[in-house]
Amino acid sequence: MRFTKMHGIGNDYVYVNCFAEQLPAAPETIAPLVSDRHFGIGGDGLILITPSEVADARMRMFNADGSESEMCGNGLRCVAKYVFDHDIAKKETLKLETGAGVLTVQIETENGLARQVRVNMGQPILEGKKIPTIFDSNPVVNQKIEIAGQSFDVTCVSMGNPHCVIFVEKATDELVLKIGPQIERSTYFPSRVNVEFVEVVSPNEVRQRTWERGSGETLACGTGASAVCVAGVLTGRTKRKILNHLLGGDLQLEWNEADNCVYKTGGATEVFTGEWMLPALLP
Ligand SMILES: N[C@@H](CCC[C@H](N)C(=O)O)C(=O)O
Repeated sequence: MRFTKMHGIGNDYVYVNCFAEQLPAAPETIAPLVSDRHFGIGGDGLILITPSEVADARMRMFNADGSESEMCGNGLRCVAKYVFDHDIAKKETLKLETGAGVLTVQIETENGLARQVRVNMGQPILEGKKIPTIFDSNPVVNQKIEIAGQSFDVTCVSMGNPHCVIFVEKATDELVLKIGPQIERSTYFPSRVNVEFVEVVSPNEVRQRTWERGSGETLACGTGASAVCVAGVLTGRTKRKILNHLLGGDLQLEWNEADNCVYKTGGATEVFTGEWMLPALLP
């Protein structure tokens, strides 16, 4: 199976161009195998770039555990770069189909290649039941949850996929690696959840670490950064335009007042291409 390894500020996936390639097995089976950093290619999951009936291309995203997510913010910038650089659609404004609908991306080029990508991530979903959470409120802001005998104030946002944002003094390993997975699988979130631990630097700047549903801690999460931008405004901590420092790099975010959409800007990088040789492991 031919693949391309790409990352968006360190959130790395194995990408397959399904305009040209047929998968040797179901993506749910392939994702854990290729994601393995010792026995596979290595990555946070698998992303398929497929033809679309309603857009220039479609993204399907699978976490390292094989579960499919509706959306991937860093993945979508890389899909845009791939579609542009590999001539699937040579347009600086692209329409890309995702599980969260058709999204528009703007590409900024350098020497004829996509360098920076601005994504209209769409409008956040704030209704508790739709995110989904067990909470009835709309929005779910500073809601108390109990995990491992501790109480946390959480603000929940869906950017097509569910996020639980917690503002903290310090995003420690204890919080991200011990509490993160317990929140992901807690009964508060019927579809599991991505968890963001956020330090506010100033009203214009935050630092984020993410425990991702289905993949564990990653160096960055684009939908998570978008959810953090919304949660910062909802809790009165930050302005509508922020710079978010993630472990793998920075993203610029804006929750636009006029159209209620979140705009996310950041880089996308192609690392290498290769051929995966392990169909013998497949059932
Ligand atoms: N890293 C991604 C999000 C990937 C999906 C997530 N783990 C989920 O299950 O919803 C991003 O950049 O948004």
